[in-house]
Amino acid sequence: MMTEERTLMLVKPDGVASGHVGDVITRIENRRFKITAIRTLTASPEELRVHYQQLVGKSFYSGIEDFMTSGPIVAMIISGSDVVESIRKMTGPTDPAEAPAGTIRGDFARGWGDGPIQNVVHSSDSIESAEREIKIWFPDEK
Ligand SMILES: Nc1ncnc2c1ncn2[C@@H]1O[C@H](COP(=O)(O)OP(=O)(O)OP(=O)(O)O)[C@@H](O)[C@H]1O
Repeated sequence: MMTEERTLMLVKPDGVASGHVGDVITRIENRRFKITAIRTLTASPEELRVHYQQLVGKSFYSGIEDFMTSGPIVAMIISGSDVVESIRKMTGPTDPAEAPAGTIRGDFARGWGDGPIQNVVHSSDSIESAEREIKIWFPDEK
């Protein structure tokens, strides 16, 4: 049985700067998922270190930090049946050059190659990650 669950999506600075917030929201709503919270913010290095805790030690982490703090992002809580896996599929693979047409990254990412991967959105990879990440970006949510 499919259970109601929630996930976290971030429209990253490249997605906001290139004007794809509306496209991303439309895709979510077209799939009948509900956006139950949304906010625009500029991430702090401290918040990002918690969010990307598994990547903090990597050589490319400083590039991720510079990129993710370079401009506003839009954070959303999305609810629905099987939403974590569905939104991951809609997001597409990490590297936009490998992301198929029809995925958010495949359709909207502009830049890849050297430097941090600018791939338009983040989405939680499990129910546990989603609940952990929601606390970071929506500290007042239950
Ligand atoms: N080898 C790398 N070089 C540069 N940037 C990277 C690299 N690997 C990951 N990143 C950046 O860090 C982010 C998080 O990496 P992760 O492995 O969690 O991928 P993901 O789950 O597809 O992405 P996200 O967590 O943003 O949804 C990537 O989206 C990308 O922006």
